[in-house]
Amino acid sequence: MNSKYLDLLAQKYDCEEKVVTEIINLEAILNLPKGTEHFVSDLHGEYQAFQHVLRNGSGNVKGKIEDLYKKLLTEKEIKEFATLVYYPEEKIKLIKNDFDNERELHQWYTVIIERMINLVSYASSKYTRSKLRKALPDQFVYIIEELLYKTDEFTNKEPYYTKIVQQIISLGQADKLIIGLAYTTQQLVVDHLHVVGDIYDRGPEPDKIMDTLINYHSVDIQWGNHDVLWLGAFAGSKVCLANIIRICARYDNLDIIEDVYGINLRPLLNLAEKYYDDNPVFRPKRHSDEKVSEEEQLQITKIHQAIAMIQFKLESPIIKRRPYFKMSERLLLEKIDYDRNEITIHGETYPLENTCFATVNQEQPDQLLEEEAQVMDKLLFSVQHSEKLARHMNFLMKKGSLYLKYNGNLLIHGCIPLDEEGNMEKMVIENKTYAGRDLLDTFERYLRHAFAHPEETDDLAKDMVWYLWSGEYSSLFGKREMTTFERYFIKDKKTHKERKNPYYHLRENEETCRKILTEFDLNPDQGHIINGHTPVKEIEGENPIKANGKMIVIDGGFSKAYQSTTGIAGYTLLYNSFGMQLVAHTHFNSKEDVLLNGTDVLSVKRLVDKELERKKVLETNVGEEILQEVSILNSLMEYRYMK
Ligand SMILES: O=P(O)(O)OC[C@H]1O[C@](O)(COP(=O)(O)O)[C@@H](O)[C@@H]1O
Ligand SMILES: [Mn+2]
Repeated sequence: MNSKYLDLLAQKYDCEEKVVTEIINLEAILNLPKGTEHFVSDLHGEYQAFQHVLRNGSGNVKGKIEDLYKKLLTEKEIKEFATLVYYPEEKIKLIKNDFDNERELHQWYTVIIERMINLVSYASSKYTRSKLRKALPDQFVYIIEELLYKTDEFTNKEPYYTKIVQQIISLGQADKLIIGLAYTTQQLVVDHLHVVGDIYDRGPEPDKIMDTLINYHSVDIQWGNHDVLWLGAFAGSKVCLANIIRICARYDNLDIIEDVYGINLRPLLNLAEKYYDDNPVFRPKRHSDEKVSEEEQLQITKIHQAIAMIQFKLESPIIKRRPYFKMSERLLLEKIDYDRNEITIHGETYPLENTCFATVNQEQPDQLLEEEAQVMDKLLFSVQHSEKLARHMNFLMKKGSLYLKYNGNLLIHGCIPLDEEGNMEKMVIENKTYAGRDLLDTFERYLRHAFAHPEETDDLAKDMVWYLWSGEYSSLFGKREMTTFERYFIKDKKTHKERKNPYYHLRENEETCRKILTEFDLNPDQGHIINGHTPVKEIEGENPIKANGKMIVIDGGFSKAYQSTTGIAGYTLLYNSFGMQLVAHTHFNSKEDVLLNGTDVLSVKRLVDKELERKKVLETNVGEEILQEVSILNSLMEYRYMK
């Protein structure tokens, strides 16, 4: 090991004892049980439902409460206690309303603080004290530690503990302590969170999800196609930008663009008012509980058309300048017979309906009007100068990747593009051929390049981000073509179908999954592929566990818009030292419902894999890092202290 590095390290470990302590500490951690990983995907802006899953740790919180109190408390009391841990602030308020006098309230505090302390103690039993300390509420660390480590509770210290609790209550600190302990519990039951893609689009509050993730103790993200669309927009791709605005208009979420991210939509609205009118297929999908005035709906309908037409125009030059994207079938504006109002796609002619081609020049259909070009320039400027969006996008880049190898598993949002025979599909980019892992690494390089160069709008990297959204061999899209145009303007549903990559039927097959794991240098006997992106249609009997347990599909089904097709809200996955558990969620009503009725959205757990022996940190990614650290510290011992 280079002596320069060791000299630097010696500044931190400036005496023998410090090195020894750290080595002992790290070696001890290696022998602790592996921390719990929590996998979620396809959050799609559904902040409330996501919050609930985070707060209950996909059932882990209740599981711990049941372990401790199943024999001592009624089912109703367990539910109440669990709700208190999920939503402490609100639940305390509700409970307080039930008490007639101070004495009753104090009694309740005493009981609950003890239960909370027990719960934290139990939930932290597989962690070091130092890790627990980091999870404790700052202002109560000392007090909680006193309560947690009461070693001789049956002898002379008992009055001391009772006194501490009574003092907390009489000094009016009980609420704060309970709230702090509740969040500590939430943090302890999940050691690390994986978000397997699609935070953005369709739902109303992706920004709040991002803020939650930014503040979360340990998280990684595998980008979804929708996330990449937002990254692309921020990085300077106008076609990605048109897409995110179109989707926001479609789902009546333009306030995300305008109010949350502070992007001025006025120029787009002016253009929309000038060229467009009402149009049934561009009416926004309404959130069931919200009232939108007729006037506002009409405005959104116009914006929706304006931005959709800009999007279609912007696609065309990219398709032309990148022949190896093989998307010429998507040059739809050129395939329209404007006089007959028909289009010919894949050799078949269809009538067009609900068209809105007022800005289309038939001679050069992909040409933006001067006004449209200006609107896009202004929008892009505004997007790239939104501080909040910058914060969110930077975080998405920092914590994100196209795929992740973690503890022997492969995490990926969409797919590994395959041909019908199950071979890695090849794609040629600038005369070089890529496939499998190499293709994904190449995609990721382009995306990172695109993000690093926000001043470029039309270079290959930027076009590649759009390809990731909608290209045939994109590992995020995984379908032959995106039929957005057809769904707006053609009635015949057969044109709406998006044919999936063979991956989606081949992934049922164990051999295919083993091959993919091997392609990524993972052990096919031990590893799993953890996949998001496609809702599991439980209604039609689809099983989320495929290929003899090698493939686990965990579309969280958070997106309300898709719940009727799945019959269930979706799945999340837990992987602790005992193995993997798939958790099925029924749909989430509201926080209020949980608070008042204790309704929890969880149901059956299916065992995916049961470890024969409890898995230790030593056998994990973190363990590998620790081993490396130990080896470096051993070198330091030898170099500095001759031991
Ligand atoms: O239901 P919508 O909003 O029209 O979106 C449909 C589009 O969304 C996609 O399914 C992509 O979104 P997902 O990643 O959530 O599947 C496209 O394939 C499809 O064209
Ligand atoms: Mn997706």
